[in-house]
Amino acid sequence: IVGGTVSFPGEWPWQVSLQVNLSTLRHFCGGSIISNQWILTAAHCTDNLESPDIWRVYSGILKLSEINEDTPFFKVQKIIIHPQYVTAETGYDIALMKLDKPMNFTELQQPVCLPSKEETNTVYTNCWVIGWGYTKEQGQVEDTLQKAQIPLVSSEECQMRYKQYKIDNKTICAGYREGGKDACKGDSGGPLLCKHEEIWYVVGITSWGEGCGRPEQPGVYTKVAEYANWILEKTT
Ligand SMILES: COC(=O)Nc1ccc2c(c1)CCCCCCC[C@H](NC(=O)/C=C/c1cc(Cl)ccc1-n1cnnn1)c1nc-2c(Cl)[nH]1
Repeated sequence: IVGGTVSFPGEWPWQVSLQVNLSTLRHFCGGSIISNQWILTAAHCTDNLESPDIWRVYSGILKLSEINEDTPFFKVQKIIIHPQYVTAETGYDIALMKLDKPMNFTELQQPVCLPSKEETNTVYTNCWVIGWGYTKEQGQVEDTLQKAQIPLVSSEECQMRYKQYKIDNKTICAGYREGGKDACKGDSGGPLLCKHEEIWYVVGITSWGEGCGRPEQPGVYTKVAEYANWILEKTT
């Protein structure tokens, strides 16, 4: 996260670190707990890593340094990638990971609400992006989970900023015209959260952008409300 601040314990209890255990164990992507057995993330996170066996889901974590070989994690039983996904920039950047066993909810690990399809016309005015990603384009992952409040940007403005891409109604953009606050490398798969009538919703999934926090280059997120039916179909 560029231009963010540290989060405190229990502030974002649905945020997970998705780690890959190949030769080393490392943070790969963010993800959101949406039920006791399902994690919502970005499809691009599993590019060339579609085997569930290499993934580890760390929940209830604030600092990545809390994670070591003795830290408990959930194994992944199944990965469901949207059938129309090809690349982040062409959309459908959404995936589900089924945990090998249901998790118990606690103060530090519990689900975030999904927006409903009807909510695609809700005006969100209190939105935050969170993650352990870089704080600048040439950076490194942050130890403590970061947060930044970022305003949503209209599709029309977003399309204007990304002339060489198709920004459709299944994506949502967020950023300041002057830049300065944004997601960055290592944040993808995590949530863009909006608080509406005292309830937090995962309105977006961190997907892509041109650089991090650059002026007039907002972040592009998968619009979760547009996939409400798909998510329910796959998880119930
Ligand atoms: C110590 O462990 C680590 O350093 N881990 C570790 C650390 C970092 C990474 C990995 C591992 C690789 C994940 C591969 C799959 C994921 C590949 C793409 C992914 N993108 C993003 O997270 C965000 C993009 C992004 C999103 C928005 Cl909304 C706006 C601007 C964005 N950016 C534009 N330019 N940079 N960001 C990424 N993630 C990383 C990189 Cl490197 N790129």
